[in-house]
Amino acid sequence: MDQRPVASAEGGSPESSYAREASDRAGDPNREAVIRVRNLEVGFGEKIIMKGLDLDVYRGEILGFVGASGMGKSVLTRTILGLVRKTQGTIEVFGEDLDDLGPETRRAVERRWGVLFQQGALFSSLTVKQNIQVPMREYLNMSERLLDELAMLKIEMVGLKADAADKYPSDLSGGMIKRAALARALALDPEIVFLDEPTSGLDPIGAGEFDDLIATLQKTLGLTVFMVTHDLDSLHSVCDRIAALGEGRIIAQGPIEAMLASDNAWVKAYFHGKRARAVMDER
Ligand SMILES: Nc1ncnc2c1ncn2[C@@H]1O[C@H](COP(=O)(O)OP(=O)(O)OP(=O)(O)O)[C@@H](O)[C@H]1O
Repeated sequence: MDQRPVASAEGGSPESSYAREASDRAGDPNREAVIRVRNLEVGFGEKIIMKGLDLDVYRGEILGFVGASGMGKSVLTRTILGLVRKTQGTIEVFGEDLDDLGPETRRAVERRWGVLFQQGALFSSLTVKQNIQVPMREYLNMSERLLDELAMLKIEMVGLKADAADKYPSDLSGGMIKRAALARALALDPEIVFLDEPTSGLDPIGAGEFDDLIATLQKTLGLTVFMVTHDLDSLHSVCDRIAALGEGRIIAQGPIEAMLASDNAWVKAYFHGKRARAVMDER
C-alpha cells in the first residue's frame, strides 16, 4: 500500500500549510485561465478518446489531473503541447489560440512552458548538466560559461547535489532522475510546468519529498502546474484543484472537497475507495 508518512499538522507541517494556501488560491475570483480548452475532440482513426472536453487551468495553481488508466490524460497533455492533433475544438494558452499562431509565435509560447514526461525522458547519452542545457541551447544564445552557471542553478533548485551535474541518467536513482528531469523542465524559467505522473515509481518518502519540492517551486517561482497523477497523497497535499477525466470529458473538478462530494460513480470510487480512505485516515 502506497502510503506516506505525514507530519503532524500541529506547528504547521509543510503539507498542511501547502493545502491551506492551495485552497485559498483555488477560491480567487480574479484568477486568469492560462490554459483554456473548449469543445475538444481527439481521436485515433475511428477511436474517439475525448469529445466536448472543456477545461481551464488558472495561473498559479497546481491542477491535479486524474482519470482511469487509458482514459486519455496523457493524450490531453500531449494535445495541449501540440504533439497530438485534435479533430475539433480550441486550445488557448496565455490567451493565444494555438491554431492561430505562426511558427515564431508558437515557439515563443512553447518557451513559456516546461514538460516533465513520464519516466523523466532524459537523453541517456548526455550528462544531467547537458540534458538541462538542451532547451537552453535551442532557445537561448549564451556563452558556455553562462550555460554552465544556469544549469548548476537549476540543479541546486531541484535539490540535487552539484556532483550530479556530470553524471549520466544510468548513474542516478529514480528520485534523482525525476529531479534532473524537473530541472530540465525549468531550464527556460517557464510559467507553466506539465508533469506526467511525477511521483510514479518513487518510494513513499521520495514521492512526499518530490511533492514538497513541487509545492515549494510553485510558490517561489509562481508556477502554474498541470500534473497528471494517480497519487492520492499528491492530490490531497499539494493540488489546489483536481479535474477528473472520464467518458472523454471532465466529469468532476474543483478542490479536493468537491471531489469528495461528487456523485459521479468513478470519482466516488476513486476518492472514497480503500486506498483513499487510508490516505484520509493518515491525515
Ligand atoms: N498514438 C496513438 N495512437 C493510437 N491510440 C493511442 C495513441 N496514443 C494513445 N492512444 C490511446 O488513447 C487512449 C488514452 O491513452 P493515454 O495514454 O492518454 O491514457 P492515460 O489516461 O494517460 O492512461 P494511464 O493512466 O495508464 O497513463 C488509450 O486507449 C491509448 O491506447
